[in-house]
Amino acid sequence: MIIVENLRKVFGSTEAVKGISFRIDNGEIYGLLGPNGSGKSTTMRILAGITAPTSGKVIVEGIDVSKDQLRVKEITGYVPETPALYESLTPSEFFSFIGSIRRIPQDVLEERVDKLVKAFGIEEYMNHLIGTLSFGTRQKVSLISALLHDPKVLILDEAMNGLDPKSGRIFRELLMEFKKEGKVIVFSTHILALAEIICDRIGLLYQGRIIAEGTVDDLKKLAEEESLEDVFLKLTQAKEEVSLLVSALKEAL
Ligand SMILES: Nc1ncnc2c1ncn2[C@@H]1O[C@H](COP(=O)(O)OP(=O)(O)OP(=O)(O)O)[C@@H](O)[C@H]1O
Repeated sequence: MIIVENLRKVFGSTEAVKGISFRIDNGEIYGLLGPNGSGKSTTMRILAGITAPTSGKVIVEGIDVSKDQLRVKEITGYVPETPALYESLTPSEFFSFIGSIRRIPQDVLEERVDKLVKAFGIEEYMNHLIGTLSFGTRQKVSLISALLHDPKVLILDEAMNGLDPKSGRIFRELLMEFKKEGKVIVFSTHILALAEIICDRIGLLYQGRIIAEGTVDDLKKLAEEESLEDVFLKLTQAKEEVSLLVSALKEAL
């Protein structure tokens, strides 16, 4: 379970997260949605034990992130928006490296690497330098590396970016398995159709605050809109702006 209470994060003069609260149960996929700069990645980095909160309480599977970031990192698989991979290693070397720092027994590591590499179809790239791989293949390497220690918590920041339809489907099926196992999953995306299919509940962030929370149906009722895209645009006050901008564009073209 993840418990977030009154979380704030300040960077210099920027208040990126302005006192947000939410809870995520085991076996639940919670979508963090919001416009660019609304605080999704900052929140996710705090949940993953990477960035310290300025104030507020964040408890991840009973661990207070302000007291034990290391333990949070141990039980969490984090896929950052921009993967930080070692360009001069091959995926094979990178996975061995992850296995050693995560202290995963060799036989367990080999079995997991084998299954995940086959599932995402990157066998042929295992001995190529990561720096030479395509965007989507690098994303698959990042995803696999986050799953190798069988984490209880998954923090997935736009993790499906660049995945082709087959890998996207495989990843979605994997997420459903993880749900059954009772993992806690936090998922951000700008692809609202994907959020609609995957997320059990959604927290809509706008300018560092959660302005709406609930199932997709709850949000549609709340905003009196038919699609999640219209809900998003209405609640983030972008709907009228979009029509004005589109009219201006049409006139200009
Ligand atoms: N390390 C940092 N130093 C200073 N400001 C930061 C830092 N990280 C984030 N910010 C600021 O915090 C705000 C929220 O950024 P964040 O990356 O969390 O947004 P986001 O919702 O993930 O955006 P996007 O959809 O574009 O990925 C932005 O104003 C951003 O410039």
